[in-house]
Parts: sequence; C-alpha cells; structure tokens
Amino acid sequence: MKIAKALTIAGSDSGGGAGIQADLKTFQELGVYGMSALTAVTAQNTLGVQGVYPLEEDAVVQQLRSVGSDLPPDAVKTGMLYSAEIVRAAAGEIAALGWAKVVVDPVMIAKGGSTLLQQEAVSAVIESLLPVSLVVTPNIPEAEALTGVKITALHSKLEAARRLQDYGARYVIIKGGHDGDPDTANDLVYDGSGFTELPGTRIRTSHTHGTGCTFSAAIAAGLAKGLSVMEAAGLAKEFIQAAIQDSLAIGGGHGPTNQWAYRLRTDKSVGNGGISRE
Ligand SMILES: Nc1ncnc2c1ncn2[C@@H]1O[C@H](COP(=O)(O)OP(=O)(O)O)[C@@H](O)[C@H]1O
Ligand SMILES: Cc1ncc(COP(=O)(O)O)c(N)n1
Repeated sequence: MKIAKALTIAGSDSGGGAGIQADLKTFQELGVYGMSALTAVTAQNTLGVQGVYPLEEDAVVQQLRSVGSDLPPDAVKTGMLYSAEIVRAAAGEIAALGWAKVVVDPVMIAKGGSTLLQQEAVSAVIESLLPVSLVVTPNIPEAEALTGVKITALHSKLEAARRLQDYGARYVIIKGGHDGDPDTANDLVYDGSGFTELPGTRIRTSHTHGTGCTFSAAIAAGLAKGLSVMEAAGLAKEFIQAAIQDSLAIGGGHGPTNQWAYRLRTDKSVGNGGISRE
C-alpha cells in the first residue's frame, strides 16, 4: 500500500492549537503521514503569543533537503514563515526539489494581533512563494494585504482573487471566516476561469484558534492522497466545519479547533474521547 506523505513548513505553537501541531494532527486524522520543517518557535497559548524565535534560514533549507532526499512529500503546505529570508529560502527549495502540490497559507497575524510575518516579507511572498504554489488560502485581511484591494463586497473579493492568480497561484481560496456574516462562513475558490463557493454555516464560538492552519493542512492531506484541488478543498471544508463545531473549551482564551471531530463523526469505532459538546 502506498503511504501518502505530507509536509508542513511552519512555526511551532507551544499551546498545540495552531502551527505545525495543528497541521500534523490534521494529517494524522486524515490518514496521511505527517512531516514538518520548522521555521520558528512561538511561545503561545490560547491567550496569545508571548514570544517568537525564528530559525536561521539555513536550518529551514537543511530540514527541507533532509525530507526531500529521503521522504519526498506528496503534498506540502506552508504556514508561518516570519521573515523574507525564510520565505525566499523555502520557495527556493520548493522549486529546486520540484514539489508541485504546494498549499500556501499566507499566515500574517495571529488572532490576538501578534506578527507572524514581518511586513517586509509580504513582497517576498508575492514574488517568490506564490509563483511556486498550487493553492493559496488567504483570509480576508491577508488577501487585502497581498493585493492592496480593500474587500468590501463580492466584486472586490473577485478582484483580489484575480490578482492573487496573476501572482502565480493556480487556485485561490479566499476564506470567509472574517467576512462578518453572522450566519455563514463561505469560502470562495477561483481556478482562473470561474468562481465556486464552498458553503459553511457560521458557528458562534470564540474557540477558533488554528482554523486557518487546519483548513490548509486538510487541503494538503487531500492532495497527498490524490484528490483534485476542488475535491481536497471540499474535504477540508467538511473537516474544518466539524473541527469548529466541536472546538475545545480549554485554556483561558481562544480555545483550539478540534481535529479529532471529523473522524469522530465518520468513524464510530474511535469513541468520543470523553468530549461532550456544549
Ligand atoms: N465561526 C466559524 N464558523 C464556521 N466556519 C468558520 C468560522 N470561522 C472560520 N471558519 C472557517 O474556517 C476556515 C478558516 O478560516 P479563517 O478563520 O478565515 O482563517 P484564518 O484562521 O486564516 O483567519 C474557513 O473555511 C472559514 O470559512
Ligand atoms: C505558529 C503559528 N502559526 C499560525 C498561527 C495562526 O493561527 P490560525 O490558524 O488561528 O490563523 C499561529 N497562531 N501560530
């Protein structure tokens, strides 16, 4: 049996809710062997980010080469990259290693407001990373920062998606988590010719730590298993909907999304792990 393998290039969240921890849990839950190349360590919990400690870009490059030379991934995702140097180094290795199924989650700011991508790295994402990506998954503030388009209505969302595609991403998914709609959380997919909506029901919860990481990791897991981009995006939407529905009220702040929830719903044999829904 072929074992699907996925790699996350991202930061560590000591609280376990976002970053590589969310990505690896998502890969595992979707039956994909998970690997990680760390870009930065964050001291973080549900209350916020207390410290950011980026790695030297050489350390990132070496991790990618170690994985690439022995365990070539079937799909890759990027998350927190922090600096222009790390963005360029990661993009350069992705190109050199010939990785094609690349999901870029252009993580910029943590939900509590801390910087996860330095301002001067935004142009490196546009110039180096988007050209080697298959899918880019910005939330609304990220799409605005990358394109300069202020997203106020559907037409501006479409314009931002077109610009992101012009930068080199084959597929653009603009996530609706921040769009202010009280009932829906719909995401918009642009494949270069048409727009498709990924519909979601908005769940009223403050426990949304790690939603973006989990969503993009689920897309990468789907791609690693051989799904098309549209199929992987549909799977990821179901996965994140369940993970937010059953999000975890732990810690004193924004609790984490629950990567276990999707499998609990689809596989009765795993039990409910003592989780009671609120
Ligand atoms: N309260 C919510 N209820 C349902 N889905 C949500 C909610 N918040 C975010 N989502 C979904 O979670 C995914 C991540 O979106 P978003 O929160 O916008 O990303 P990010 O974590 O990058 O800010 C998207 O599919 C979005 O529609
Ligand atoms: C290390 C790290 N990476 C990413 C995020 C963004 O989290 P979210 O998925 O909630 O936007 C985070 N808070 N920490």
